[in-house]
Amino acid sequence: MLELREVSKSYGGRTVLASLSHRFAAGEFVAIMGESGVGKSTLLNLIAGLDAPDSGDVLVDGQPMSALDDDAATRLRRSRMGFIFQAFHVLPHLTLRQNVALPLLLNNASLARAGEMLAAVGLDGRGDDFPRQLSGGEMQRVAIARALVHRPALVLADEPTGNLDPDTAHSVLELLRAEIKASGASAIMVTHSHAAAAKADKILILSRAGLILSPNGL
Ligand SMILES: Nc1ncnc2c1ncn2[C@@H]1O[C@H](COP(=O)(O)OP(=O)(O)OP(=O)(O)O)[C@@H](O)[C@H]1O
Repeated sequence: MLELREVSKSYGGRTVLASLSHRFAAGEFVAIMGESGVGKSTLLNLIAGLDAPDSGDVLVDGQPMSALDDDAATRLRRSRMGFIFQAFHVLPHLTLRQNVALPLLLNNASLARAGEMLAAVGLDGRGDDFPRQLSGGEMQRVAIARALVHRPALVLADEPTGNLDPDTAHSVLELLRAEIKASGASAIMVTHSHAAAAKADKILILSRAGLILSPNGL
């Protein structure tokens, strides 16, 4: 469902990703780990279509992203992807229900599922609350509900439990995994946390050599 084909990306003459190829299987939850600065977030941004490779291509369902104009890329992102990124954090001036409903609104879909998703992440009855009334773990659960509400085929998460205590991180990741598996979505999670990565089906290490399956699971 997702393929990287000889993807390269440089910043100011410094090569971050060099001819990276990888095929992600449908329905798989993959963690990507690797040293700081190796290009994990860069890769996630390229997959999200938030940035473009210098050469090579990202293919979604066999469709090269480079063949899409901005509008088509935006539509693809909105309908087929869900994001748990710091940059797309829960919006403070919207209620929890409005936050979760946002992807539905952008896809002209019925908003009814927003309440269902809030209930699914354990926030039933909190729909009229505002983000400032939430704990960090509750906020991440809202982000998960929003990322999954429109049944995306691909969920992208960048350090989804970075600022949470270990117990809360554990329950947030259990929830993320359960929701991904229930919906049959594929997911790619960038993380430095071995505990978080252990929740995935497989762990890939990004290095100068490319994306390589972690031999011993961690
Ligand atoms: N917009 C940009 N402009 C210039 N350089 C950038 C840009 N984005 C990333 N870089 C550089 O590309 C390299 C890879 O950054 P990236 O954030 O992808 O790494 P990472 O593996 O996610 O690191 P970390 O684990 O520390 O978050 C870094 O050297 C970074 O400084």
